[in-house]
Amino acid sequence: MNTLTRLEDTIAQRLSADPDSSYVARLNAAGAPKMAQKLGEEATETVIAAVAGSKADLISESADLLFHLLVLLGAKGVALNEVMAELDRREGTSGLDEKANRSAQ
Ligand SMILES: N=c1c2ncn([C@@H]3O[C@H](COP(=O)(O)OP(=O)(O)OP(=O)(O)O)[C@@H](O)[C@H]3O)c2ncn1[C@@H]1O[C@H](COP(=O)(O)O)[C@@H](O)[C@H]1O
Repeated sequence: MNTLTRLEDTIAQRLSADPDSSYVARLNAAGAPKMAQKLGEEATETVIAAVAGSKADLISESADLLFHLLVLLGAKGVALNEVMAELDRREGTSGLDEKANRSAQ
């Protein structure tokens, strides 16, 4: 089991925990809009770290970003496997080719 899969399992267990003892449960109690807001904040902090921060900053903010994405996916009932399957489906198709086909339709 890799790190993201283990974290996904932990988040699934913590979603229904006591919000006084679990950050994941607290986010779940606040609802999907709050989770989405946190994800947006972490994305912005990742961007800032990439442009103006150190490598350590970028790693730390990227971890926050992935964690908050997994929390939102878990709360919305989307399994990490489903996202991986979408990436697998795209494997081998150049982003440039996909974009060109899209605008031709
Ligand atoms: N990986 C993480 C993780 N990464 C970041 N965070 C928390 O995410 C929060 C948000 O970070 P911010 O920088 O925005 O902090 P903040 O300003 O205090 O946030 P807000 O007050 O705005 O919510 C912080 O409290 C971090 O501790 C995490 N909290 C939990 N996990 C994992 O989730 C598991 C379950 O956690 P609990 O649900 O708390 O038991 C843990 O064992 C970890 O494996």
